[in-house]
Amino acid sequence: MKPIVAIVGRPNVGKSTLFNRITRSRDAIVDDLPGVTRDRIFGDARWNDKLFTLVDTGGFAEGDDDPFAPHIRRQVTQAIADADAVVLVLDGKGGVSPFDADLIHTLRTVDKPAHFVVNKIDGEGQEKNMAEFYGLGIETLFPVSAEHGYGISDFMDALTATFPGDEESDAHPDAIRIAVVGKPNAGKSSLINAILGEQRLVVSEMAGTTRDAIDSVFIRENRHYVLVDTAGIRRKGKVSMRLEKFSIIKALRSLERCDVALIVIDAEQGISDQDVRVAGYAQDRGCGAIFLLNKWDLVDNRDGKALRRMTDDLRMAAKFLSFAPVLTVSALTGQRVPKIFSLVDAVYNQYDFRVTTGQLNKVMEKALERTPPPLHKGKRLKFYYATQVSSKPPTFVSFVSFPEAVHFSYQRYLVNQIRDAFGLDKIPLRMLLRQRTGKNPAFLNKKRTPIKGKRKRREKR
Ligand SMILES: Nc1nc2c(ncn2[C@@H]2O[C@H](COP(=O)(O)OP(=O)(O)OP(=O)(O)O)[C@@H](O)[C@H]2O)c(=O)[nH]1
Ligand SMILES: Nc1nc2c(ncn2[C@@H]2O[C@H](COP(=O)(O)OP(=O)(O)OP(=O)(O)O)[C@@H](O)[C@H]2O)c(=O)[nH]1
Repeated sequence: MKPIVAIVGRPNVGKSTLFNRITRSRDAIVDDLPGVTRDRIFGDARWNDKLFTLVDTGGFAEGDDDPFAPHIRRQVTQAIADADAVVLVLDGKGGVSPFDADLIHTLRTVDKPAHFVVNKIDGEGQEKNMAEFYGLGIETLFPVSAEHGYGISDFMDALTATFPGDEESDAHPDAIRIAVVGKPNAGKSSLINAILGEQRLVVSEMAGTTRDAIDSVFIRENRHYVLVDTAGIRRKGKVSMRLEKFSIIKALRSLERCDVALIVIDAEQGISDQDVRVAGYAQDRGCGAIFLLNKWDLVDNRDGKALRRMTDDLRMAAKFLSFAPVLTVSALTGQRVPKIFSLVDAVYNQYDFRVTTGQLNKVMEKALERTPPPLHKGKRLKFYYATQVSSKPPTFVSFVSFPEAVHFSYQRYLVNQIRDAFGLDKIPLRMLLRQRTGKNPAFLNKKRTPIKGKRKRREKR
C-alpha cells in the first residue's frame, strides 16, 4: 500500500512546481492511453525504491485564491487528517505569513510526520532568506528550489525515511475488492448498509493494511468480497468525527485498494462535475468501474426514458470510462441492489483476465493485417511481438520500431481489436508501446502492404 503525502501551503508558494518536480522524477511506468486531459492533483512518485502518492492540495481550491476562505481551510485540514504524511511549503521569497503559522499550529496537533520546506531558495546564496523562518520554532527546515532542484534530494531522503516498511498483506487475497465512491450525499453509506444488510453470511469488519482502514468482508455464493474502507460507516451518527463529508484523499485511498469501484451518483440531481471528477480518479487508478445511478425511486420516469437520458449525459461527460456498466438502484428500497453483484463479478472476471503471448499475437497479427500501421519517414512501421505484462487491469506491451510514431488512434484501434477478440468490453485496458531494436527480429506485420508513394515512383521509372 502506497503512503499518501499531501502538499499544503498558501497559494503561490510553489506547491504545483514541487508536485511536478517530484512526480516527474518517477520512472515512467504507466503511459496509459491518453484520455481527456484533466487537472491532475495527484500522482505517483518513487524515491529510493519507495513508492508513494503525492497530492497537491492547491488543486482543491477552485477559483478562490483566498487562503482564509473557509472551504480551503477545511479541505486542507481534511487533507492533513487523511494523508499519511504532510509537506508544508513556505515561500522563501515572500517570507513568513500569518496563514503559515496557522497551518504549522494545525500540523503540531496531528500525530503524523510533517515536513517543512522553504521553497524558492534557488541556491546557496539565498539561504540567508531562511533566517526569518527559523523564528517559527520548527526543528528541521528544508531549503529547496522546486523550480531548479536545489535541496530536493535531501528533502526526499528525509520524507521517504518516515514511511512505514512493507505492511502485512491483505487477508483474503482471492477476494474481490470493492470501493464505494461518489460525491457527498450521493448515498454511499446507505448503499454500503444496503449491501451488507442483505448478506446473510459472515459480515466482519477487519483492519485493513493501512492506518484507520477498516474493511468489511463477506461471502456470497462462495465468493469472498471485501468492501474497502468502510470504517465508521455502519456506525453512522458520530458525524462530529467526520470533518468534511467528502475527502479526495479517502476516495483515492479506497480506489487504490480496489478491483472494482462503485461510483455512486445521485440520480435525482443528474450528472455533476464532481461525479465526473470522481470517475476520473477511478480511471487514473486503472480500476474496474460501475456507475450506480442511485435514488432511482425519486427519478421521474413517466416516459420510461430517464435511464436513456442519464446514460447519454454520463457517456458524454465521462467518455474516458465508456466501458463502465451503468445500473439504476435505490439504496433506500433495495431495488436492484442484489444485481450489483452480477455486474461486479462480470467486471472482475475481465479485470483479472490473462492471455498467452501466442494467443495475443494471433490477434495482433490479424489486426495489423486488416489495418496496416502507418508509415514513418516513408517506411511501414514494424510491430514485433506483444505480451501481457500484468492483469488488474490487463496491461500489454507491444514492441514497435518507432513507438513515438504510432498515432493514438492507431493504438486505440489495436486496443479495441484486443477488446473484441477476448470479450473485454467492461474494463480499462492498457497498451504500452516500447522500442524494439536489434538485428532482424521477427515482426508481426510481415505481409507486404503496398506503400502508395513507393509504387508510384517505381512506375515512373
Ligand atoms: N524562484 C523560484 N520561483 C518558484 C519556485 N517554485 C515555484 N516558483 C514560482 O512561484 C509561482 C507559484 O508556483 P506554483 O507552483 O504555481 O504555486 P502553488 O503553490 O501551486 O500555487 P496555487 O496553485 O495557487 O496554490 C510560479 O510563478 C513559479 O514559477 C522556485 O523554486 N524558485
Ligand atoms: N430516496 C432515496 N434516498 C436515498 C437513497 N440513498 C440514499 N438516500 C438518502 O440520501 C441522503 C444521503 O445518503 P448517505 O448514504 O448518507 O450519502 P453518502 O454518500 O454516504 O453521504 P456523505 O457521507 O455525505 O458522503 C440520506 O438522507 C439518505 O437517506 C435512495 O436510494 N433513495
